Amino acid sequence: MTDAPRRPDPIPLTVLTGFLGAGKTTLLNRMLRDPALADTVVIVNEFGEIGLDHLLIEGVTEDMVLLGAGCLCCTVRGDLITTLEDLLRKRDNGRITPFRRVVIETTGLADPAPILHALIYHPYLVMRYRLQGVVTVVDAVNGSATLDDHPEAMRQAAVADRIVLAKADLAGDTAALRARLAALNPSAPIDPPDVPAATLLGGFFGLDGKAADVRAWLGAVPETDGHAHDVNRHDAAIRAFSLTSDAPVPRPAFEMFLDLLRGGHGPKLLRLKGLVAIADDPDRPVVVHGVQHVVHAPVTLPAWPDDDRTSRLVLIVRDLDPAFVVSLWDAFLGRPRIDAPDAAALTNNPLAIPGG
Ligand SMILES: Nc1nc2c(ncn2[C@@H]2O[C@H](COP(=O)(O)OP(=O)(O)OP(=O)(O)O)[C@@H](O)[C@H]2O)c(=O)[nH]1
Repeated sequence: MTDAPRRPDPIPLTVLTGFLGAGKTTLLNRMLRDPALADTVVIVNEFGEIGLDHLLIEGVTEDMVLLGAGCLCCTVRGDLITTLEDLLRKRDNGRITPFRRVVIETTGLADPAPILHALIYHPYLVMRYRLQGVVTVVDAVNGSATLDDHPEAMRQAAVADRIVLAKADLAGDTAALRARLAALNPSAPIDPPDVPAATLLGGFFGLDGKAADVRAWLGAVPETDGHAHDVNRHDAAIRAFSLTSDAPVPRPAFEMFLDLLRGGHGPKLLRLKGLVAIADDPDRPVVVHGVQHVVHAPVTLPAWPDDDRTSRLVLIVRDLDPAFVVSLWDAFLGRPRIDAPDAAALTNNPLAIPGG
């Protein structure tokens, strides 16, 4: 009897986003000089536009070349999915260096959500690549005005796992912008552009075996009581909050909660991340993350990262009342509330769900 061929380990993939001119290419060029990024494929996603970005990445003279540091670089003029599949085929056939990491640099005007959806949804890509996280570059000089004027810049900051504040050397005091970014997305650390590549692209949620990263990835977002907190008035529509549970969560209740949230309010759910104890296997928590109506299949960790066994979900929403989400969570956890329907009432008649 022969052993079934072992499925190769998924290749970590990072999405690098940020508004036009924020400093993405500069950051990437600097990171590519770091030995930690050897054997990285960089995909510059220009969505069919004729762009110049690929010419600006040092050493790139054609669509696909081998860089000095062992990095491959290519420009996507067509379909990102086709490119990712094509890279795998070439890697499997030994036609290119067996790259160990992929970075996708998006165009400055991109809403990163569709890219993340493609990476989360595609049945083959999801087996071979693992979305490690989203890095968003924010320009310290223009960042505030850009957030005011461009909703896509706001979305880029809201979905980030880490934010890089570029051009702080030109900007003077960045405290107000930092506070604004922290209010939009409290769980994303804000790094300077000279942050080590390994920190920036490291295991965001322990899927590379570093389980201790999970708590850092979730970050410190205050638990919500459903009441409004003081946020910048421009950004009031975007809210970050967390839900917790000390008791393990029954699997059907958890799945139904996620289904109702993304089915009824997906477009308002900018980002969801969580570490949750499931009642039928409480020693092995699951990690979930999602963007809008797409929630990545939960990944089971071999153990808890530390002694804290509190289940925790972090949500960043737009135009959705956190109090509604809290009442849904409470209903599925069986926490009685006089002013809200219980789980049975919600699942018997999901169309009747209020909110938003
Ligand atoms: N002083 C300073 N300049 C920077 C910094 N980061 C980027 N720049 C400059 O800002 C300009 C735009 O940087 P890019 O890296 O091309 O920005 P980008 O986000 O890739 O731009 P697009 O691809 O056009 O969206 C360039 O002139 C960079 O040299 C920084 O931290 N400090």
